[in-house]
Amino acid sequence: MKIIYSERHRLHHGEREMYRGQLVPCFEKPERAQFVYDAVKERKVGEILEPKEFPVSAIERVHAPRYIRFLEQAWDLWTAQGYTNDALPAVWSIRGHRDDIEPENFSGKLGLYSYDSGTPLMAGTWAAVKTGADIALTAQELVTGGERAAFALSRPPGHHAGRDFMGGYCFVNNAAVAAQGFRDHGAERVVVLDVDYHHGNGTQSIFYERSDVMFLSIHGDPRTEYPFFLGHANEIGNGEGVGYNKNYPLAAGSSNALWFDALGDAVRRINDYRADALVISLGVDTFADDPISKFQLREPEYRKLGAQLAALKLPTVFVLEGGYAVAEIGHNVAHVLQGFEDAG
Ligand SMILES: NCCCNCCCCCC(O)(O)C(F)(F)F
Ligand SMILES: [Zn+2]
Repeated sequence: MKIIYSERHRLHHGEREMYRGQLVPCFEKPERAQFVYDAVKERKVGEILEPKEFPVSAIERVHAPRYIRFLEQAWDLWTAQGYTNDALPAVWSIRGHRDDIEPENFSGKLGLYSYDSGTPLMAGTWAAVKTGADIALTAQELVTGGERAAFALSRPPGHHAGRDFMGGYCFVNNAAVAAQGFRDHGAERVVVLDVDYHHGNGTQSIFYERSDVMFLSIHGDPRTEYPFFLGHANEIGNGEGVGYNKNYPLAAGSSNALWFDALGDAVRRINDYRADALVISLGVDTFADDPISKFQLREPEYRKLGAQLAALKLPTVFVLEGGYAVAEIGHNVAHVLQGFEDAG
């Protein structure tokens, strides 16, 4: 399958994130994409292409223009006050506060458009993020054009980013941008299946009221696992979207058997939905040796995942999300993609 990649991801290299009351080095770092690139190249998974450039309006199909304007201008606003370090939020709008008025104060803006202090914004963040969305749209365009599948090797990740907020290392929701791209280019029904260890709260919230994009996610139970505040099994969609959202929260430490029971149910629902296209939020922090996550998947499971996704026989875009066992992340991603290709 074709792989879309750009060195411009390196423009985003946050220094530190707030973790258990201390500023620690960022887990989401450029080496992650480098290791994935090296592994898919070494294993000859497919041709590696640069992304095409798309208008920012393609991002605004799923993100609020006022949020995107903020992302574009944030670094200049921050440095205009004399700061040179990464920007991290420290005050947020929450229950009972208003969010219809954007504060003039930068810290207020940053808090309005974020939900955690793990997502540093720096000089090259917007450029890297825009390229990440271009990578996802290039993959979608290739698949719409007839490729069976494509892999968007993008960073930073996206599935925690909602219509108008960043968080969980995410700024623009690459998977949601790709899903909407499919919808805007002939697909009537699109599925986003999120197999990252963490619930795709951003993706869920973007499509929650819609029946044309079905969202399913297998993840660590939010009662104990990040992002904590969304991802429960009783979240089934709203309005038009009722029945088109499906969460499979699994207890930290769950067995691979449980994980694949959930995948089996998700596959059944996807088949019943008669989708025209499939977007996979491919996080490999489900890896047994991942430093911040608690599932047990290893190579055999990743190959099996790829094969089961291939059996859906849908035009498919894989979008890179999480995975923090940096040395193994590339191999784990390659195992999914090769499992998919070998089952073709
Ligand atoms: N005590 C809990 C700290 C958790 N820190 C944030 C974890 C973010 C996970 C990000 C991800 O892996 O879901 C993504 F795919 F977006 F990269
Ligand atoms: Zn994750």
